[in-house]
Amino acid sequence: MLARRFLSTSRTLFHENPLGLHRPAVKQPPTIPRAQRGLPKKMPIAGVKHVIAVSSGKGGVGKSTTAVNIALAAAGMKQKVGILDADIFGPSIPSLMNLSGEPNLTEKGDRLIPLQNYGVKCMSMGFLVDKEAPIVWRGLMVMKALQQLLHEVDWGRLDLLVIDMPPGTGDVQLTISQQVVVDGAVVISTPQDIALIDAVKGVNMFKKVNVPILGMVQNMSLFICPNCNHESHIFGHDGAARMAEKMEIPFLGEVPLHADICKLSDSGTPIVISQPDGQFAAHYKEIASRLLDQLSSNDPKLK
Ligand SMILES: Nc1ncnc2c1ncn2[C@@H]1O[C@H](COP(=O)(O)OP(=O)(O)OP(=O)(O)O)[C@@H](O)[C@H]1O
Repeated sequence: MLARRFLSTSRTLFHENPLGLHRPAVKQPPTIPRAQRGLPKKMPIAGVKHVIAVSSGKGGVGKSTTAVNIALAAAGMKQKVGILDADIFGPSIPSLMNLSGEPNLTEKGDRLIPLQNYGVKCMSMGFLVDKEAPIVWRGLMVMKALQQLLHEVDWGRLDLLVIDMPPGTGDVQLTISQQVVVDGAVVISTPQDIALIDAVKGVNMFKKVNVPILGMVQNMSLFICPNCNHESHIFGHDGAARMAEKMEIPFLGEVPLHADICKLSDSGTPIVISQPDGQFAAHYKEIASRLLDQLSSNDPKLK
């Protein structure tokens, strides 16, 4: 109850004070500091050491599944990890992390306390609205909700916050990239051309807003038949790896397409938790370890 009331109070506040978004756009040369160009200052997320944005150009390529399994793999490497579900309209984290219920507020009533499962703290719009109610909001409302998810959550101390971005290159992605100090973005793509075209747009968006690209992950790279273990490249071969090479960004690894990954993740027991020593968890662990290595080059604590 409390958290929902929190959200609706902020709705009222928001309409009275709409974040200065109506300032006239003044085109300035890029050398002028952000604040002087009328752009909001990039803010760190309180208590969080590293923030990565997991994104995809297209929906349905396995971004949330990958984000969750990477986060869980990193948590297994003694990192304090959180997941922020930034998909306001289609939050998947509650199901994937098998969490439900409404977050409590801090004693002062000014911050949401994340829910936790498998040792990972989670915050999602899905905790704040009824599961089956559609979110029918205009852009400004979405932006306010996003601000709250970004800056009004009490994460405690985290080594890593994984932001599960909505697909595409819209308002939410831009806002996060421009207003939050993000260490880097991970772009998930399947190998087929149609997904890669959009993945390239995603990479270019992050480059444009000066968010480093930590790398690309190729999901559903190889289909392994659950009955006979026959392997086939139904979505093409190595498309994302080749694209990463062409764009001169790191290739972080690949994850095969397998019914177990789908079934277990969708039922709230991601494969890194349900089959921690299996071949599929190994792929996610490898990707997480490459990411932590990249982040550690700037942070002695993670070494
Ligand atoms: N490697 C994989 N093997 C089998 N199934 C997978 C794999 N990765 C993801 N899936 C399944 O594909 C479906 C879509 O995955 P997911 O929800 O993670 O995609 P998404 O890119 O986050 O989608 P959206 O952006 O629309 O929220 C889910 O049912 C998920 O279990």
